[in-house]
Amino acid sequence: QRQTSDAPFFMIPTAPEGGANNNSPACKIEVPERLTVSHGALVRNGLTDRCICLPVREAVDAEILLVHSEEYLEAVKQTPHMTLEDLKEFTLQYGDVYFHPNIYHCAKLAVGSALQLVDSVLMGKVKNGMALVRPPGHHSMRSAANGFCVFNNVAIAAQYAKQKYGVKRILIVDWDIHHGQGVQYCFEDDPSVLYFSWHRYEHQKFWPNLKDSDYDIVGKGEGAGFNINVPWNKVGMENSDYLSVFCHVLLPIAYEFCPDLVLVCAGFDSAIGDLEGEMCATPDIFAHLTYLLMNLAEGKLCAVLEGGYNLTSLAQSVCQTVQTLLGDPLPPLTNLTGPCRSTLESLQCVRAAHRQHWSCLRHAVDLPTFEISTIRIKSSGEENKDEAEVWEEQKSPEEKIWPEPPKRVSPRVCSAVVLPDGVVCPDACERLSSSEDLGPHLLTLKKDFLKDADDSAVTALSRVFSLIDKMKNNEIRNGLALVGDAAMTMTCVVQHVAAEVDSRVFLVCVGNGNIPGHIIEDGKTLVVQISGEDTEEQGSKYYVPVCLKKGCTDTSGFAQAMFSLLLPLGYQHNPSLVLLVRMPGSGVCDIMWQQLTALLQSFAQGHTLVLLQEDDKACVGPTASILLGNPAPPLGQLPASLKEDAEAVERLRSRLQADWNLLLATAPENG
Ligand SMILES: CC(O)(O)NCCCCNCCCN
Ligand SMILES: [Zn+2]
Repeated sequence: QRQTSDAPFFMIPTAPEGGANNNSPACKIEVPERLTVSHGALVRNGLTDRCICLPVREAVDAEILLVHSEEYLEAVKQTPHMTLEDLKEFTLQYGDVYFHPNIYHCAKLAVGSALQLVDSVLMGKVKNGMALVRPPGHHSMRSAANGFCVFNNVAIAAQYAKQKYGVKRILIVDWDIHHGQGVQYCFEDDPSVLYFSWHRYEHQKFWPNLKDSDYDIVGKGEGAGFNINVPWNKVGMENSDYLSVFCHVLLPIAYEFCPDLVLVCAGFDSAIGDLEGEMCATPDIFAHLTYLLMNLAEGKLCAVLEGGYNLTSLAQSVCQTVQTLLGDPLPPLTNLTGPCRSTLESLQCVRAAHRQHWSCLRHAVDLPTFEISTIRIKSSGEENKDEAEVWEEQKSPEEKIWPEPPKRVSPRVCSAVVLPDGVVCPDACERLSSSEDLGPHLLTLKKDFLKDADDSAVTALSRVFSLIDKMKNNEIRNGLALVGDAAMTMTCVVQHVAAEVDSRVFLVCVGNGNIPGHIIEDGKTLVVQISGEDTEEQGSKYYVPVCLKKGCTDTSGFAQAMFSLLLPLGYQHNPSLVLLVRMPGSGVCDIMWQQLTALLQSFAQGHTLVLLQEDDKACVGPTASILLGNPAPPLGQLPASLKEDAEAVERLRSRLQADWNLLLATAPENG
């Protein structure tokens, strides 16, 4: 209740596994403690108090039959009455799944919980939420249980949302480390459901060893292009690898698709410490992955737990996800060393496979369709299976350690504003009082910055400096200033901040206007300027001029620059302050501006200072709404960007990627 975004979640009574008599094949890793430690961590971090806890219910037959066959449902219905012998017999017909007399009840509760969450979000009772459920769902198929899954919780939730609410387009993001083949099969010919999954694959050597999990499986018939598989052919993937897939594959396509609802198969076995995944991404990455999806579908996001078997990283990852759903500032992601070669191969192959289906990829640099070193096992016969099994047995993962995710403290004030006297302060914003002592800055301002400026400019600038001080002390999260001269204010702000020791500014300048040279050469300020001016030749490592043929009015070109340039650069620069400047006459549309303002809050723990020129007074409200944590409205389904714009962005990326390797999306030619 106390949060603008209530993020509910549920608990379901956990089935006591067949531990009773130890000859029952109880699963060793999909254990009840997964939910108790996750819930315990949410309580310990004060997050349950900030959520509303929705009631759970059992799914009814009709809901389960949205995905599963009658015969399968009938068969599962028998399991509560089976002896342990019968249960073992029953289990053998499926792969890697364990049946317990109580699992049918729990599986119905897991589906019912996911549907309760979908109801609450689509009826507008809550903004978003997370369902902590067991058993998981994304492997279960129309007539088969698989991989600890009985009913496909998320696939049923998607069909339910379409049937009951007429939702047109649903994005399912599956960040579990296993391929949710059950979801893929359910929607492979359905263009209204875009399924994205990354998964440990190792050239088909990893479970479930399916050729269907590879990057070239893009969906069928009407559904071609609406199934995205990103195979991880190596273990040890890190935060950089995950972010580069979001920036260069998922986000551009997701924004082009423009979903009305986002469902997440939130499996956390893709986090460090999990012996199934053997990856090295840290729990705080899920804070960012969640946030990057929250400006789609106007924030309507339902996360449903899938896997995650290291109880420590699972609990931390769940807390990181829920904290982001609650609107808390994002933690800084440090030492992003860029994607590894194997990731670049996968990126390149996925983008090549989907080029014909998505206009955001159409002009991507000619992706050579080189044969990646895929030693594909022929359709896995038994002998190959043994080979795969043997392969898995060989690994002996060493114990991983990682730092506790940093605390994410919300400042007392979210948004503070500096406005000329006549301009109304937007609701929920705090106006920097005019009595604000101008003392400390006034003298330096007069001397250093504004020799001949009039007093009102000096006063405004001193208040802007006060906003920055308050952000530095984390008294406020972000700030907005309506000033007489945005360009001059921008220059003074950068100089003022760059003078501090460990400050790094990410300056995003929208619209024409020249950026003074000295700003760029300080090595602490990274400038991205998106405009219609052709200033390409002036580019340098720290100055990235994006020139759009039709200027900032071109939403597609702007969006492309945002994902494939601005996001990777911002993550790698890891600024302490984001300065977003809207130059007069930029032509950028309000929704694009709002999307940009929202995305930039991924950096600097949300410390964004927005500068608007006085005659852009009409932008104060829409900008403040985003700074306060409201989701940005949808851009609509994006058409292809101009070929010359896409090529210009590609030229920029290839010029810059030596210095900023998060920009990379293709494997270098050489060996
Ligand atoms: C929900 C989930 O995606 O985490 N389920 C993972 C199931 C993993 C099964 N492993 C079988 C290994 C056989 N040697
Ligand atoms: Zn998994």
